[in-house]
Amino acid sequence: MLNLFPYRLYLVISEADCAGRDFVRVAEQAVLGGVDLVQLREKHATPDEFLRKAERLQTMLQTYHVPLIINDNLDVAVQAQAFGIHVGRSDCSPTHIRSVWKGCRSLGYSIEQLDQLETQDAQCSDCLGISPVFKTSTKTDTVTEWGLDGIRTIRHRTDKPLVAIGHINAANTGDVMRAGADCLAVVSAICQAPNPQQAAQEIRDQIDQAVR
Ligand SMILES: Cc1ncc(COP(=O)(O)OP(=O)(O)O)c(N)n1
Ligand SMILES: Cc1ncsc1CCOP(=O)(O)O
Ligand SMILES: [Mg+2]
Repeated sequence: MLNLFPYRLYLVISEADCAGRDFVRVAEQAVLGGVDLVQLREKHATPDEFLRKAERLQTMLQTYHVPLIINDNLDVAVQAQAFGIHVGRSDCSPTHIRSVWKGCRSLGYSIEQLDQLETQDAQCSDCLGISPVFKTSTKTDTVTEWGLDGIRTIRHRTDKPLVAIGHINAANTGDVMRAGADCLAVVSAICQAPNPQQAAQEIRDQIDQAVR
């Protein structure tokens, strides 16, 4: 069967996460290290700034054929001709996005509580974010720290592609993949690394070993 979610290493990036460096250059280094999906997550930009950043990032990513996902903002996603969008429970709902954005090729939805798995929103999504797997200072307004047991529990309840996010790094990659994640989403272990390409490569190597 055609794998509609073939991605393994997912960079989630904002300008503020990149320690003063150009976020497009950091994203490019991450792609060279093995990132195969990128989400632009700008929590404090105006819609205009968000769109301009998305367009810059999109231009770079297209040269590598790496899809762009936009966090939260449906208008920016549509205007930037992104591949898709990622939303959580307090954002625009996946069912609404499906009904208005026919060109959406990847819709991600954060799972913060088990009962979300039974909802139409989860069912109409292309992948589910296990959010967060481990506590992280990058996002503190979280509900459940799922841990490895949480990944196993969710894995047993759904066939949807599972994206693990929250304090993922090269040291815990093997455990997270073996617990049942399909893809790992990373902010600081790549964006704050002195060498983002090498950091991405190290996580990618661990993923490849775990799925071999
Ligand atoms: C891949 C992925 N998974 C989870 C999240 C978190 O989304 P959300 O719960 O909407 O929180 P914010 O990112 O909007 O703060 C994500 N962005 N990406
Ligand atoms: C956006 C998001 N959603 C759940 S945890 C998280 C942040 C993950 O950041 P880091 O990889 O630095 O822990
Ligand atoms: Mg959100």
